[in-house]
Amino acid sequence: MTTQAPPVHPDAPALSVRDVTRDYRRPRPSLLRAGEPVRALRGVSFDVAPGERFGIVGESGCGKSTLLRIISGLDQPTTGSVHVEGTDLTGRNDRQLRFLRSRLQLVFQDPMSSLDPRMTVRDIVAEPLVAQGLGPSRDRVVELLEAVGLRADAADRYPHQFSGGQRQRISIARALAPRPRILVADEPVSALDVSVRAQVLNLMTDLVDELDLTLVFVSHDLSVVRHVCDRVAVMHRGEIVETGPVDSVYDDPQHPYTRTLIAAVPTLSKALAGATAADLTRGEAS
Ligand SMILES: Nc1ncnc2c1ncn2[C@@H]1O[C@H](COP(=O)(O)OP(=O)(O)OP(=O)(O)O)[C@@H](O)[C@H]1O
Repeated sequence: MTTQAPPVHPDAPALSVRDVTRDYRRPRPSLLRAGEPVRALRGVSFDVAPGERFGIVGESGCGKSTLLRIISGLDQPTTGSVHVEGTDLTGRNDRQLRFLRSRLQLVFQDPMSSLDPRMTVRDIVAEPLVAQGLGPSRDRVVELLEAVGLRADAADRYPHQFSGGQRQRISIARALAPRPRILVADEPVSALDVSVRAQVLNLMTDLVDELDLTLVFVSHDLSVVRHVCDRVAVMHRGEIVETGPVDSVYDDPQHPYTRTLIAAVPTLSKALAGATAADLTRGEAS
């Protein structure tokens, strides 16, 4: 069975988030008292154009994970709407959810916990294809492994037999398997050794360019976002306080919180500047 997607709206933004709020309730402190309400997202709105690389930055607890869960259809907003390529995902049905999964794929922070240790790399990479009823294709798996700088014989091995950087390459291969149009990366290099972060980032951005993908890139580290993205949204306490092209936000921040954030984050730029050209090629699959 193949997935029959609703028509893609050619002029629509790749992703459109409108006035999204998300309320939670903290756990009950006692049997007699209700948990405190928490507003994790407060009227979040932005558009991401097709082919754009859009960064979302903010400190821990600002609502980035909540926003990503909503964008990727794993959670529903309390109010507001999310459109992926013009299709409204709010109050979606199964058909729309299948459409979303075929168009938008996630790369998570920690490849060790997001890859099933009992599955071979072949089965991991083929999983989204099987989930869509497309069946595992040996050639497609090899093509994907090679695209992320791994050898074909990686397919018969298990995640624990790889380094952290290689495991993240496997995650990227899996995300690309169903030929998505939008890649959503949630802190994709934060769990990796500093020495391999640049390689994985460059691999990801090269593939985004080659495959003409839209990238939504979430990080607490502004220097990584500057390296990767065209435009950035700065989140603070559930709100977007500033949005703009990376250079203008970094060189001339308007919001006091953005200024504090820019002053506070450690820089990856030094690591990137110090990396040799060979380090930065995708062939160095460490
Ligand atoms: N399921 C939940 N129940 C109650 N409160 C929640 C829940 N999920 C998130 N929150 C609260 O919502 C706010 C935003 O959390 P969220 O995890 O989205 O932030 P974050 O920026 O992704 O942080 P981190 O980088 O640490 O994951 C926090 O105050 C958090 O405690």
